[in-house]
Amino acid sequence: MTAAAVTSPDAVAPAVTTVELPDSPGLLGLLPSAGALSWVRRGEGLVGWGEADRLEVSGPGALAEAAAWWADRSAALDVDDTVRVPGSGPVVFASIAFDPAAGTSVFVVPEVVVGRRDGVTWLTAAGDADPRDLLAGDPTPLPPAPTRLRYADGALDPASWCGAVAGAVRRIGDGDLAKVVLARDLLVTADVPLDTRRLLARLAARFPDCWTFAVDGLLGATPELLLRRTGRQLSARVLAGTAPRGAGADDERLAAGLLASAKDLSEHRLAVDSLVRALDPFCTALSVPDGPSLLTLPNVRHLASDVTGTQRRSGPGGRAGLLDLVDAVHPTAAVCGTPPELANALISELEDMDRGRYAGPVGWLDARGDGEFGLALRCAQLDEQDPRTARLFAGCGIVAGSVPAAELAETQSKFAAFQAALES
Ligand SMILES: C=C(O[C@H]1C=CC=C(C(=O)O)[C@@H]1O)C(=O)O
Repeated sequence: MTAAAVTSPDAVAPAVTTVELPDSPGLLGLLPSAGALSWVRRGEGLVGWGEADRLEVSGPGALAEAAAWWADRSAALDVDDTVRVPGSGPVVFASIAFDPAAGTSVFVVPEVVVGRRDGVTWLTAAGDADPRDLLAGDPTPLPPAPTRLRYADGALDPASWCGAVAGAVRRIGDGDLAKVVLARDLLVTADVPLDTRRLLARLAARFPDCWTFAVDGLLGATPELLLRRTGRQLSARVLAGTAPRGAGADDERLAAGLLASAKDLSEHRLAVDSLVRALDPFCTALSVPDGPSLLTLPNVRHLASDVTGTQRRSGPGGRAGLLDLVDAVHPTAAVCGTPPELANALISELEDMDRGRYAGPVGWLDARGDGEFGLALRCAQLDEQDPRTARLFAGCGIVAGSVPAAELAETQSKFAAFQAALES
């Protein structure tokens, strides 16, 4: 399949201005009801709205095409940026398909971006308007919260999904592969339209340690950082291996059990190894912890490894940009498996659904090449046609020894992240 792009070249604004803001409005509170763009953690990050430019792309070479598009577009802008930190000046938000060759990846350049980093807040505006005039906020009142939510099975009912997990465990036992990540979807219909602003605010309040993201109707709070690039410094937070939360002493027992679980440790190791293998050729140095630590969230606990590296001045294909690096590392074994080709084929065979942009890279990129991409997990795709409905996703790493009922329970704990935002 060849790459297909839908662009609106005439919409590119010639001027982009960034100014520092004297006060610190809550970022998510600035978002309008439609077209919200977000990448926020602990009150810092970026929000955006309006559309100065857009690229939709799929096919082999999709990310290389997107990188060339952003390089062209950002180079053509007349930029006045007095803040000059990662995320100031021109920015593009991106949500990349799990399989960029088959699915559609979306890149949106907002008309307005408000960012905060280390306590400094700025506003970037495309066009000639005075940036300060663009902060009026959305006068549309929040609609009432849903009072009724109806859930329905997605592609597979729970019993069929457990059958798929059992099938994967058999294939792993046959020696075909070491790990595969299997996901399922859940459909929700509310009695009123779902409001992005309310959902993002609730996700951010409940999951301050996660990145609350929204791009083109895909929103969630992800705990996993695929890759951050600041100058030549690279960092990632690899997650794989999960335990449920318990109460009191039971919670401590579950945490200790996760750190000692051979099954979860091997699942985690495969995810770390896949990132390191892909990143190593691009780096002069990579630092990988000896073993994982625990990341504790309200709904689950994960094994986590923070990996850091320094990018080579020149490497494979010259000086790689962030999208080249994302292309090289995705999909890691946190969302696909080992070896990736066999795992990908098994995912297509067993899941019976199109992942779309779930488990794909999501984040932002600026004109200097700095940016952050997480993996789109603990998320839902809002339905464009019917704003009362959404599709939630959750997946689990399957290795030798995985028990289908326990994996099903793990997906339920992961769904609970978005369900809490819908239900509270
Ligand atoms: C694929 C998902 O989680 C991944 C990230 C953290 C832990 C995982 C696990 O323990 O299976 C998964 O690899 C998901 O949340 O949908």
